[in-house]
Amino acid sequence: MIRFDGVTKQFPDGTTAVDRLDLEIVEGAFTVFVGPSGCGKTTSMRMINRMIAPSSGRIEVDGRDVASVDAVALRRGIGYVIQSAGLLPHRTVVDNVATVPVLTGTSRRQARREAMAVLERVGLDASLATRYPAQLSGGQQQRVGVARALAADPPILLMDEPFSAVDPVVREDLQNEMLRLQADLEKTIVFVTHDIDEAVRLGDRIAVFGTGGVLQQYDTPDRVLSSPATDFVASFVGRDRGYRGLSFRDGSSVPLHPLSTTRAEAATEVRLEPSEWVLVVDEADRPRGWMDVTGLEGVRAGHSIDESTAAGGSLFPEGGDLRQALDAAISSPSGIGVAVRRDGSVLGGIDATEVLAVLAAQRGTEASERSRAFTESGPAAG
Ligand SMILES: Nc1ncnc2c1ncn2[C@@H]1O[C@H](COP(=O)(O)OP(=O)(O)OP(=O)(O)O)[C@@H](O)[C@H]1O
Repeated sequence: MIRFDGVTKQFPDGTTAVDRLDLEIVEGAFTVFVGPSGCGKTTSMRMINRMIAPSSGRIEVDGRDVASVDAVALRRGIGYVIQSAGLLPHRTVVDNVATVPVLTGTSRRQARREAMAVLERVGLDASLATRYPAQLSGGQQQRVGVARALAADPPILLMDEPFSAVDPVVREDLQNEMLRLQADLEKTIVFVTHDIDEAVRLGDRIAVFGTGGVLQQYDTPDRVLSSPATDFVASFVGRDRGYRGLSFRDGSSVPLHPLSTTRAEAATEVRLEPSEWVLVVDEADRPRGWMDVTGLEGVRAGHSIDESTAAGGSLFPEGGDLRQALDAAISSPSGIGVAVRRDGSVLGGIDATEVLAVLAAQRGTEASERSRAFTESGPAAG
C-alpha cells in the first residue's frame, strides 16, 4: 500500500505544487491521478519514488516512510514509465529491456531471455528485439518502455502520461493492452493523465487534482462521473459525463425485439412501407446495412447492396453496457439499435426509449437502497 499523509510540496520559488495530500493507494489497484496541467499530478507521483522530496508530510510504501529507505533499493521495487518512453537510443530493444536486471546482477544471457518473454507479454513481435528505438513507431516505443519497467518485476508501477504522445487509435490499443496486462499481473499501478476518458477507462480508483495541487475527489470512475464532489470536478469531467457514466451500467436487461431482416440475395423480394426499414444481413446473419424504400428501388434497378443501404450505426454487443445500447439505438439510421452475438450475428433490436427506461429503473432501485440504508443506520449515524 502507498500512503500520503498530509503531504505538501512547495518549490523554492514559492509554487505550491501539492497541497496537504492525504491518499491511500490500495495494493493491486489501478489508480489514476487526473486533472488539468500544472495541478501537481507528476509531483505527487515522483514523491513516491523519491525523485522529489516533500516539504512536509510523509509518504509510506508498505508501511515504511520512503524518506528513511535507501532510494536505490526503493526504486528497485518501483517501475517507472514516462511519456517519451525514455529508451537508451544506442541499445537494441532487447538490451533496453534487460538493462535493469543486468545492473542488479542477472547474467546478460539470462536477462535477454527474460526480456524476450516480457516483450511478448506487452504485444511486441520478437523480430523487433534487435532494432534500435529510433526504428520503432511511437506506440511500439511505449510498449518497450512498459516492458522495460516490467522486466525487474516490481510490485509497483508508476506511469506518467505514458500514452499521450501517440495517436488515438494506437492509444486505445495500448490502453487495452494495459488492462489485459493488469488483469494478469495485479501490480499496484499509479498512472498520471490529463485525459478523463483515459482515467475512466483504466482506473479502479481515480484521484482528481485541482488548481494549486488540491485533491478534489478520490473515488471510483463511476462515482466521479455520477457524483462529482466539487464544481471543479463537475466541470473537469465535462457536460457529457452522464452519458459516459452509462458505460458503468449493465445493459443485460435492455429488451430485445425481433428485427425485420433479409439476406442480400433476397433483397429485391422485400415489401416495405414508406417509413419502414429492413436490415440486410450476410450469409452468417451479420448486419450489412439498413434499407428503406428508396434503397429497395435502387436494388430493384440493379444497384449493389452497398450502394442501396445506409451503413448501420454502432452495434450493441451481447453483454454490453447501457452506453453501448443507447449509442446503438441513436446512431442507427432506422432508429432501431442492433444487438449482436459474440460471433457478430443479429440477436435483436433495441429501442432508445427502453434503454432510458432501464436506466430510470436502475436509478430507482439505487435510490430506494440508499434511503433504506439511511433509515436503518438512522440520520444521526451518518
Ligand atoms: N522544479 C520546479 N520548480 C518550480 N515549480 C515547479 C517545479 N516542478 C513543477 N513545478 C510547478 O508545480 C506545479 C505542479 O506541477 P506538476 O508537474 O506536478 O503538474 P502536473 O499536474 O503533473 O502537470 P502536467 O500535466 O502539465 O505535467 C506547476 O505549477 C509547476 O509549474
